[in-house]
Amino acid sequence: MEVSRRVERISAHLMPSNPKNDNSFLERANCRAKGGASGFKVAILGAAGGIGQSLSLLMKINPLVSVLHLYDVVNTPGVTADISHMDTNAVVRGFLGQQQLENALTGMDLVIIPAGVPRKPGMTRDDLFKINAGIVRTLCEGITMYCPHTVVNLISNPVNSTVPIAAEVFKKAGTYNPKRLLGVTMLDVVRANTFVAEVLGINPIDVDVPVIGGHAGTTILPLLSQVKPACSFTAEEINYLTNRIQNGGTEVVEAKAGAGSATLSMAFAASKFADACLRGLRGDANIVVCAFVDSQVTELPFFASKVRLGRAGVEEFYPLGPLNEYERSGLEIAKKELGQSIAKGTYFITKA
Ligand SMILES: NC(=O)c1ccc[n+]([C@@H]2O[C@H](COP(=O)([O-])OP(=O)(O)OC[C@H]3O[C@@H](n4cnc5c(N)ncnc54)[C@H](O)[C@@H]3O)[C@@H](O)[C@H]2O)c1
Ligand SMILES: O=C(O)C[C@H](O)C(=O)O
Repeated sequence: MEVSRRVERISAHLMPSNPKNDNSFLERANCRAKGGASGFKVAILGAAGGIGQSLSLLMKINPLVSVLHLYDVVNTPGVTADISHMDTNAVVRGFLGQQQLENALTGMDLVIIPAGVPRKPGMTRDDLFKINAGIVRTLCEGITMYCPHTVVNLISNPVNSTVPIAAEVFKKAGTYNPKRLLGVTMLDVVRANTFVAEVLGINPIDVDVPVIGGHAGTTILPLLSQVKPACSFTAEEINYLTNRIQNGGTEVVEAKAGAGSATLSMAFAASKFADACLRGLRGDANIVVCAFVDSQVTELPFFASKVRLGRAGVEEFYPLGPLNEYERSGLEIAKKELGQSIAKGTYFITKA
């Protein structure tokens, strides 16, 4: 049973105004609201986690969302009850545990996946592979069965491997649509915009930095020669910015000192990214984001670069544009590591 319904029934029976438990008063299920009439249906898998909770809140205030499904293996009743009291349009329903995955996923237009363990100081994202690969596989198997045509936003690390895992699970089930599987690298762009704005002394809202490659260390490649508004940097500024953008995740992991990785800025980035996907699905023009997707922009099967989103998902790939010497050499380094991470993810499914 959906968690929200269960909570509603339980609270009805606990109400002091109904000592006879005779069901003679109004329950939530009898209310006139229908909900979900127009707008998109969005599910968050891992909704009770650090990213999941803030992201759930941000999606609840997104006017494009009419139904919001919150799924996790723990704590969704509390998160759902809490968020469902916000006076915005989306109807919120909670789902707890594998047996409720089918109801959580059925009918969803967009599924966002932040499920999985985060890093602690001293770990690389690849150290999370052992646990998160299996979590992503299970959730993606659910998607193949219950909402095979949905758009997927994959956040769980290591993104450079989890996206290939998802692709292989979908291929195995015959449901793979490369246009609808997107690895979320938006936090790298959000960080890059912030740090560049800081250096330039301008508002980050006015800055656009393309970040290509992948989402780990040297695979994160900011193209500082293509920053908008057009500007130039000293060699020191380029070194500082590239380093800070590539290690932004580690900066947060170390500051949190064992209490996890970026959750608040990530929820913000994921919500921006999901909103772009929904506006694309609605048919809005010129929705351009950086995303880690099935790609022919380089010789690698997956690559993060600028893409245009539309009703089909990823509808157009933009070329990388002119790179300077510093960026060309960064790209070679990035591709080497990225190729290995992609192969590791692919093999995790194909070996079975
Ligand atoms: N792509 C990015 O830019 C980016 C940024 C930050 C974090 N992350 C990654 O996101 C993931 C989550 O981070 P967090 O800080 O929210 O972690 P967290 O531990 O706070 O939350 C993870 C949630 O996933 C849930 N979960 C575990 N197994 C599950 C399953 N099988 N089905 C559904 N839910 C399940 C947990 O119960 C928990 O609530 C991590 O892998 C982290 O590395 C990615
Ligand atoms: O650094 C991490 O482990 C989390 C995330 O990938 C990030 O970039 O913040």
